[in-house]
Amino acid sequence: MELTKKLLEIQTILRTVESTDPGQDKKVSPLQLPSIVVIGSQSSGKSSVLEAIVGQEFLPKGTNMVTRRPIELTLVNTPDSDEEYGEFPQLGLDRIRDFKQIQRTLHDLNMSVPESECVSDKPVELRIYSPHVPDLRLVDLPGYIQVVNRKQPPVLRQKIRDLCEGYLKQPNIILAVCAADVDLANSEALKASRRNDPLGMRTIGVITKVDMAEPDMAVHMLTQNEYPLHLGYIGVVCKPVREKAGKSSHEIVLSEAQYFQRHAEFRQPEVQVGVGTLRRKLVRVLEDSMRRSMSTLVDAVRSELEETKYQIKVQYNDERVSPESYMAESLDTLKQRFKAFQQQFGKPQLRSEVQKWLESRVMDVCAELYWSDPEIKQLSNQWDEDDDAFWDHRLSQASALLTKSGVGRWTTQMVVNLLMDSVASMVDGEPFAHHPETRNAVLNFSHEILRSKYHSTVDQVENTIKPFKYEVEVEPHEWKKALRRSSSLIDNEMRLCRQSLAEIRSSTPKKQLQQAMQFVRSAEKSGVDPVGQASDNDAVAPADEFGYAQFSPRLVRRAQQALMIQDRLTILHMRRKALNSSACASMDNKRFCPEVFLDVVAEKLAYNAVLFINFELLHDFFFQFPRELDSNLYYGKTLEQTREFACQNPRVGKQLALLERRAKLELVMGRLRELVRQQTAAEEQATPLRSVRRGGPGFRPFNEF
Ligand SMILES: Nc1nc2c(ncn2[C@@H]2O[C@H](COP(=O)(O)OP(=O)(O)OP(=O)(O)O)[C@@H](O)[C@H]2O)c(=O)[nH]1
Repeated sequence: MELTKKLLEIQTILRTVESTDPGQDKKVSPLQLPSIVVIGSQSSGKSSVLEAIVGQEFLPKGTNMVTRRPIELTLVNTPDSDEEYGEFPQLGLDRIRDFKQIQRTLHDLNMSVPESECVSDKPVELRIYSPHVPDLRLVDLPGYIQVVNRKQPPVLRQKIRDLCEGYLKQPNIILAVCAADVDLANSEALKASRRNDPLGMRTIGVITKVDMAEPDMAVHMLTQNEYPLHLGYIGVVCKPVREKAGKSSHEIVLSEAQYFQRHAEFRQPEVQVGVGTLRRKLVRVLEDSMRRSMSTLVDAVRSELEETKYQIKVQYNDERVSPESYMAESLDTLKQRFKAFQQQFGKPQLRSEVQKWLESRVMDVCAELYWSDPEIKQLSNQWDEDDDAFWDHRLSQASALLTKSGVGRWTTQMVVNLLMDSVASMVDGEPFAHHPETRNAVLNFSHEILRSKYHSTVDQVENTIKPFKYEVEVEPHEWKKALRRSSSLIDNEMRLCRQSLAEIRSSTPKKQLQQAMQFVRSAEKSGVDPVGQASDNDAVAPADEFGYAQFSPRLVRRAQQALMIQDRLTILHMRRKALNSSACASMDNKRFCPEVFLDVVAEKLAYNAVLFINFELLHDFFFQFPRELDSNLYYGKTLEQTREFACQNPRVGKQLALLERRAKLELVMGRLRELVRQQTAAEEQATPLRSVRRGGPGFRPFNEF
């Protein structure tokens, strides 16, 4: 039936199943099958026994406490293969054929426990596959310290005891290793075994270094009744023995078998000796123990499975998810967001954005070249033909400021920023908030697509607007439209000014502000810097000897701002009236209506810029984005990477863990059912009368599992 082998396979799966109970100690989890736990004092010969069982030297050696972590060793018998190799599943190291390499890795893993901690309860998992090993599961533990010294203080002694104690619980089998040259009464291994297995039902005593005791003494140890163990004692010799050949001084080297053969004392039927005997015993005892643990395991797996199913139902309403489906769904969400953006951001929206930007530039240019000029009153009220040349020149200056200020660069950059902001908002929030790397990858490739098109778009836009740098021809209908737009732009500008003024007024006491504004006006008239005249205090000081109140710099600055806005409002009113007048109704007087003319220019620039930004940049971006998304984030992803992505989302990670857990438990349950069925059939075949006991106490029909 190969019960042990099959159960060890099951155990390998179960080891990857975390208990639903977070407080559950993994070493004694109900999902664990029995292991053989090797304990003994330091240098009692534990490693030598394990190596003799495996038939390979693979354990770290040294005087510097080289076993600092439990080594959980699974031996897998591979009768159909000649290969012998080891694996460290935790490290992903497969098929290491060189046992020296295994020894070095174990040494490094042990030495990774800092000296300050001395020992760690984090086990090292090692599997050895060989046609020469039996199917077994053993745990090698740090040796008990017998005599404390400066290097090995009492705290370490206690730490080792605690660590071992965790492994000595039911249903594990204890392999208590005692050296033949040490009195059994002092054996730490037997003491620990008695604490955890008082009746000695699951402890095997191993007397090592039998060659170091007189044969009759060794036989006495193996057969004594002072420390009785139900599974008995087995004597082993794990090193070649040098002995005198008869009476001559000549030495011969004996193997274990030769040694026991040579000494008749060991040939008594009740004396168990030899690594072979030990191996057979371990196989039998482990198999018996596994068989006995099976029904407990079935119960534990069933209850874990039910609990897992319940959690899936309660927490996730039995919703199905896989790493692949989650990833595909996340990318679909992004694609849909992108599509929605693409649909609502066509040429008209692009044009509106570019025009908005250019119109704000128009307002800036007007403010710089017209509204801040003291001559503006003249332009607005008393047109004088003598001034035509002056205002013509000013208008071409203003037009140049608009057309030659790098429209290609600014508009392209503006659209790039807008696209990048839109992409950023697409990857903000669920589900990408859980995937910062993916979010960055999306931003990076978006940036890359736009960057690759940036310069050619800028050049194309600049080329296309070149003619407007020299002359702008205006059609009457264009003028009319621009007049409407510029009027509303000025209205908007006035609205903003009123808003700012209201904000200043609401945050400053009225009287103080008025006084401060008067103060600033008269200071400016006298050519004095009002802020320089302000008091150092933040509060308003009493009137000084000249009759002026002293004002804080903050208040003076507010007053300056308020006056500036008031002046701007006056000018804007004037300009609004001018645009309403008959003079601005036609483009003949464009020199006197710069806001309208510049708006026509802005409209033309926007039209042409949009043509190329749309063609060069936007089209390409809309085409490339979904493809880059697939190639960067979807195709070529390994299962592991997809899983890692899904698990970054804690909710999905938890759900996947539960689903995986259910799948593993169902797999294990299926295998256990099959084993139970075979087991029942084998037992019935061996003892047909047993079927008579059907329904009797302790019997569990198969369909119960
Ligand atoms: N004569 C003799 N020496 C042995 C025998 N088995 C082991 N030794 C020696 O005893 C010493 C300790 O053996 P180990 O197998 O390293 O003992 P250990 O219990 O694993 O030691 P720690 O890992 O330090 O706790 C080594 O020098 C071995 O060569 C044996 O059967 N006969």
